[in-house]
Amino acid sequence: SFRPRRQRKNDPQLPPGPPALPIIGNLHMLGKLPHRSLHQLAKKYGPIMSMRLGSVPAIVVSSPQAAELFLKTHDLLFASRPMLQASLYMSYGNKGVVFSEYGPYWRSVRKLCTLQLLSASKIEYFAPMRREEVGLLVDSLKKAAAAREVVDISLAVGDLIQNMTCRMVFGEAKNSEFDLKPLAKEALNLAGAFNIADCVPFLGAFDLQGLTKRMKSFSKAMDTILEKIICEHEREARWKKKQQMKDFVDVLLSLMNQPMTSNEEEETIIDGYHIPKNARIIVNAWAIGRDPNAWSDNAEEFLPERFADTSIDLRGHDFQLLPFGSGRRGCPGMQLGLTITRFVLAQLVHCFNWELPDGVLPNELDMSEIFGLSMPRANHLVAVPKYRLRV
Ligand code: HEM
Repeated sequence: SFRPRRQRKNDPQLPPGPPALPIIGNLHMLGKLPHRSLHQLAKKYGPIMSMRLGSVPAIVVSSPQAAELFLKTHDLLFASRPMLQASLYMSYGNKGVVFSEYGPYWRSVRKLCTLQLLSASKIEYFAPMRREEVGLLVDSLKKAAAAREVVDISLAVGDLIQNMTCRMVFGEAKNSEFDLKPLAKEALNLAGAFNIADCVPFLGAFDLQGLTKRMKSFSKAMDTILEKIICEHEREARWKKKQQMKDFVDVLLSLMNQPMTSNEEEETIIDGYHIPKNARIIVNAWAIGRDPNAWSDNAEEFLPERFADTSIDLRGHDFQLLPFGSGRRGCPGMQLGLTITRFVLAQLVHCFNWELPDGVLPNELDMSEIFGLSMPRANHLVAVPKYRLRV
């Protein structure tokens, strides 16, 4: 029979969710800060909520228990990534570890990253470089402290991370021939932008937001720079052959001649709900970090010691605290990220006392965020350092 199968009374239903409009589905409900809007909606419809983003079915996960079901119990079914325009245009057609779909290609790139680039020994290898870069920042902050200057901490730490990253990846913080800073910023903006073409594909051809044009020109500029970096490394490698491998590009070039291999998601039932094939799973870590059952009703308070005396840690085993995600697609750079974050933060608070400028009180500090890949502060953090070690 060509008739579609009728839904029977006892068939699992979609999770509850807000009614969707034709064509746009629930897109109009996301607003400028989707993590907040989805959090509000989840309070009404529950921790496993179904929506439609344009023509794409989406499941929004908003509690630690629900996150565990998707990221651990059924991790394998949801280990893929959606085909987004950003990954198509900016990552050589969905290549690389971040954007590629789950399968043999992703497995081999991921293995390469964890074993060759982000291993404990590689992290250790770059320790002197990190000390040098943080030392430079501390020196410049000491000067600012002596002159009682207000420091833009967001900018200073952003520059520091960028310098460290460039030195790890291609061996130098700056190159006279190109400037990666504006390109890195554009990449973050584009990858974090909400692209309507990913939800309503037929609109893609019109490029209503101008994102496709920007992605293509980003990709072209980046490709030219990468080509330069690779050529320089190949040239140097020829006469420095016996030297130990240094940066990420050296390591990757040395692996070039090794063979690289290039899951079907299935319909499934989770917590009694029918989860459609190819549904986009949105784990709303922001909402999970405000779940009153796990965080009590003071979730909005800054309490760094909140989980200090518990067994809860941030590595992805405890689903109330998920800064690095969890499961197969969890962050492979976690150890490096933690090493850098702890080192930089420790140095900033060990060497300096910090005061807010112009008599601003801590509880008046503007903590608003903008939506994007890493949800940065809307306004930079500025403060006045006072050197505290010389007494
Ligand atoms: C404090 C710093 C960091 C935080 C909070 C962080 C957080 C995250 C999160 C939440 C994910 C997504 C996990 C998921 O989809 O379930 C992720 C993925 C990823 N992160 Fe990080 N990360 C950090 C640092 C790093 C560093 C330093 C690197 C590498 C140099 C890195 C490389 C990656 C990669 C390659 C992925 C994609 C993995 C995949 O799809 O298989 N991250 N990260």
